[in-house]
Amino acid sequence: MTSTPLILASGNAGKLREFHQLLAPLGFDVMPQAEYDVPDVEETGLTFVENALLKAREASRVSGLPALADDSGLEVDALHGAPGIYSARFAGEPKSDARNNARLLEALVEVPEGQRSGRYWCVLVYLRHAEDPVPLIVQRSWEGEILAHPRGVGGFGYDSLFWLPEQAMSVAELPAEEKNRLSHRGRALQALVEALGGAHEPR
Ligand SMILES: O=P(O)(O)OP(=O)(O)OP(=O)(O)OC[C@H]1O[C@@H](n2cnc3c(O)ncnc32)[C@H](O)[C@@H]1O
Ligand SMILES: [Mg+2]
Repeated sequence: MTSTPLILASGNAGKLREFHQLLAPLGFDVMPQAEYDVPDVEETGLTFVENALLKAREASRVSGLPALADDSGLEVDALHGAPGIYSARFAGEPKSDARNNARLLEALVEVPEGQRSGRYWCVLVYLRHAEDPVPLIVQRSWEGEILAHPRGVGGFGYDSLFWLPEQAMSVAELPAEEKNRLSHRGRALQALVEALGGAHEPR
C-alpha cells in the first residue's frame, strides 16, 4: 500500500473524520489542509467538479503534496436541485449546519411525504501535483428522502434530515461504519482508491 503523504483539501470536520476512518486502514498517510495553513478557497465553480478542482489545486500548490478534495451537497427534487453546490452556505455565511437544516425544513414545509426525494452527491478530485493535467475524478450519489423532523445525532450536515427508506433510519441514526460503507463519499472513495491502484504514481 502507498505511504505517499496525501493532503485532504477540506476544512469540514465531519468530512475529515470520515476520510480518516476510510483511508487510515488502507495505509494512506493523510493530513488535513489546516496542517499546511492552506486557506479556504472561494468556491466559485458552477459544478461540484469545478469546486473540487479549485480546492485540490490550492491545497496541492501550498503543500507541495498530492491532494484529495471533496465537493459535495444535497439535491432536493421538490426544490429543483437546491441547495446543490450551495449546500454548505444554504442559510448564508457563516456556515452553520443548524441554520442550513432549519432553512431546508422551512423550504419543504408544504411538501408532503412521498414528494420529498433527494440525494447526496460527492465528487472527489485527486491531483498528483498542482499542475496535474489529468485529475482523477469520481462521483457518486446516495438516494433518500427529506424528513419533516430531525432524527439522530450522528454524522454532520443534513444527516439528521436524510431518511434512508431501505434502512428505515436517518443517516444520523446509522452507525459510522455503515454510513462509510453506503454513503456517496464512502463509495466514491472506494472507487477512487481502486482507480489509484498504483497506476497513478506521483511524478
Ligand atoms: O469545502 P470543504 O472545506 O470541504 O467543506 P464544506 O463544508 O464547505 O464542504 P462543501 O463545500 O463540499 O459543501 C458540502 C455541504 O454539503 C453537505 N454534505 C455533504 N456531504 C454530507 C454528508 O455526508 N452528510 C451531511 N451533509 C453533507 C454539508 O452541509 C456540507 O457542508
Ligand atoms: Mg466548501
